[in-house]
Amino acid sequence: MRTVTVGTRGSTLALAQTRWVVARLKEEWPDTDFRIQTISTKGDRNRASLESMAQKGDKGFWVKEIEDALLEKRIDIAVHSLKDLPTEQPAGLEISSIPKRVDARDVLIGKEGMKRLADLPPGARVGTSSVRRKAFLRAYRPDLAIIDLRGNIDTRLAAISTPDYDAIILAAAGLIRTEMRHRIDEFIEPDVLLPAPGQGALALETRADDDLNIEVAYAIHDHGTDDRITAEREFLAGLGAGCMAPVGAHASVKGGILTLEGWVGALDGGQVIRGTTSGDPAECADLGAELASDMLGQGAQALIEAAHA
Ligand SMILES: NCc1[nH]cc(CCC(=O)O)c1CC(=O)O
Repeated sequence: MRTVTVGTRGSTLALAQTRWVVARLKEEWPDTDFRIQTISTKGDRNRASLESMAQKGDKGFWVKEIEDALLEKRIDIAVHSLKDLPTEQPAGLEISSIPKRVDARDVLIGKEGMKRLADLPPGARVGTSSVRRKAFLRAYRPDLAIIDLRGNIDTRLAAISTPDYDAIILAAAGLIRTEMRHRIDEFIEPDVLLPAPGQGALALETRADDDLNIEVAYAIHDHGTDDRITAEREFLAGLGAGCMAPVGAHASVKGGILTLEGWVGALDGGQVIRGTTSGDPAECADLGAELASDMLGQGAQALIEAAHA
């Protein structure tokens, strides 16, 4: 039997989503043996420096060691959360498959009486470390206290049981994939808070010349998801921004028309720029690039640069 080695970070979420991918791949390739190999990244080893890495523009925080393992043929397919993946892959690697997205939305989890964003009392302490969520919260509810909250999903959920936090905001997808959907109190709709580009989607990365494993991975590719996240990621790339920028994007398809919404905010909440465009899903990349240049024309770059300063 042929063996394909699938590489991933070792966090609960990374392992859960990789096991899901492997189960899907096994359905398509029952005669292939899939082996999961965990790899520790700079992001896992050095959470404290996350912020300074973002400032230096280090976009490969969660993926560098995994990409090295691909290039050195220690693994054949890497599974990533798409939103953590830089908009460009290193020479020799490519994204060869994007499985069907789960839920793209952010969610709120709160203490008793703190279970809806709009109903949080003034001064409520909301935990998040994402610059996008911080920028949004400061603009939407300047009266809230935003408190840094890092760590994996378990650590963040535990924060709700301490006096330091009243509510936290997380990606729905992470909770759904780790079977903690029941902990979600409120799904925050994209018209309130735009998710991170690619949120809720996975990417399977392979060597660009490895036809065999490209074919293996591509068996679980989802074209509809690909159109949507291509629009979102081209928007992000067009802004010259990465996964640690105060940028939100969400694409949806209705009646054969793709609508892309974009958002850029000042980290202090003082300014937000929002835009939207729609067109043929086949033009998804152009739609993303157009919206980016439109919003650059409205001053988006200054907001992105200020957040990294
Ligand atoms: N940056 C961490 C990260 N990367 C992917 C997810 C969630 C799952 C996803 O969006 O696919 C999370 C946690 C979070 O933002 O709450």
